Amino acid sequence: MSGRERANGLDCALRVRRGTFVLDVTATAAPGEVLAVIGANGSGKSTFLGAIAGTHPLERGTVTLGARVLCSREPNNPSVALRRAARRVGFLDQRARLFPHLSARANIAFGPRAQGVDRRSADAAADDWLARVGLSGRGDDRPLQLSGGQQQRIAIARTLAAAPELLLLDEPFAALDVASSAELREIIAAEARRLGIPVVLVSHDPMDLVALASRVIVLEAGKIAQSGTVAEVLGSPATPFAAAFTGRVLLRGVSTGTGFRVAGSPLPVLHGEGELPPAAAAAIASFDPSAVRVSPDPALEAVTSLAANSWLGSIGAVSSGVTGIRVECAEWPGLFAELPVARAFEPWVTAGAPTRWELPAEAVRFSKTYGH
Ligand SMILES: Nc1ncnc2c1ncn2[C@@H]1O[C@H](COP(=O)(O)OP(=O)(O)OP(=O)(O)O)[C@@H](O)[C@H]1O
Repeated sequence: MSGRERANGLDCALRVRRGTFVLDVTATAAPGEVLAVIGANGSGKSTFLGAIAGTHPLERGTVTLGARVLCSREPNNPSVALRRAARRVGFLDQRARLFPHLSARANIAFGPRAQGVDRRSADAAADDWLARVGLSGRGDDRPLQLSGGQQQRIAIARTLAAAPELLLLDEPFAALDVASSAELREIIAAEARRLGIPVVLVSHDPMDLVALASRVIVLEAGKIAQSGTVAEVLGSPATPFAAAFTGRVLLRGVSTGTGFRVAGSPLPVLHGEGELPPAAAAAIASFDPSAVRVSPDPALEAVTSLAANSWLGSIGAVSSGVTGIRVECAEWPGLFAELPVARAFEPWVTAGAPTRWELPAEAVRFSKTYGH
């Protein structure tokens, strides 16, 4: 990395108009911080990224990166709109968009070469990037010889090799399987920290927020409907979208090496799939509450764990959920199931009822915590 000062935060207060749609957003992202942006389809997430990147002109407002003004349109002041290349903003969405006729190495070296770096240095730096994204030795491969996840790693390397001062990510993991998304999350978290650049991440996956981001803004019809730390927004969603978005159960606990444990829960170990850190490190488990099977168990005498991922407990509270009836487990705070609405009328679905809980391991996803 150059010795250039990188401690530059993003600061924007902007208004963008697209037809009758108006985006009105004020947001900041500190150096090394991942700011997540969530919202329903059409709420303005891509427009927000486009305004920062320079594809959508401002109607009003200013976007700065450290001391640099990327664009500004304020009354009584001269307007500024840096060319996209001059903004030094990296952008990545779910398609890798690699040059198909160039090798992986040449794809990564493309930005530095365009910035005037000589071929040998650019290729050497590209080989370093290949190592960083876990693809050492694949530099001569063409994109079509690589899997989707590998292509996306090359795309990350290519974006970061151009030394951006801000990284914009528009659902970069959406087209990838669980394992590849977890690997890419880890690469992005590590690089954002190492480079100390702000990152703005648009995502539809709560796991991205919990694993990567420290703060989140929720957009609704072009306006910020809620903002706060990830814990605040996921813990107390303020809009129907945020509630639906957080419809998955998210548990914070520790890895046991082969499973996951939450202090005070009836299960010594929860089994699942995904990326677990080494034993004793902080981890997250998430699952769809409708995957939890709850059934009446009149034999309940004490809270005991049964077979793997199965325990006896009692119903803590019953309320309306996102997709059905939400049933909380009294012995495991934060854990709830959602039953189909039709089951709400079964007599045992009531607070205090003795029940058997089963959570299929294939429904449980593990992740490390990265940024915080
Ligand atoms: N080409 C266009 N011309 C006019 N209006 C547009 C155009 N593209 C988008 N819009 C408007 O801008 C709004 C915001 O679109 P945007 O793509 O930013 O939303 P989004 O939150 O990124 O949605 P998605 O999750 O579907 O990608 C849309 O609701 C639409 O009304």
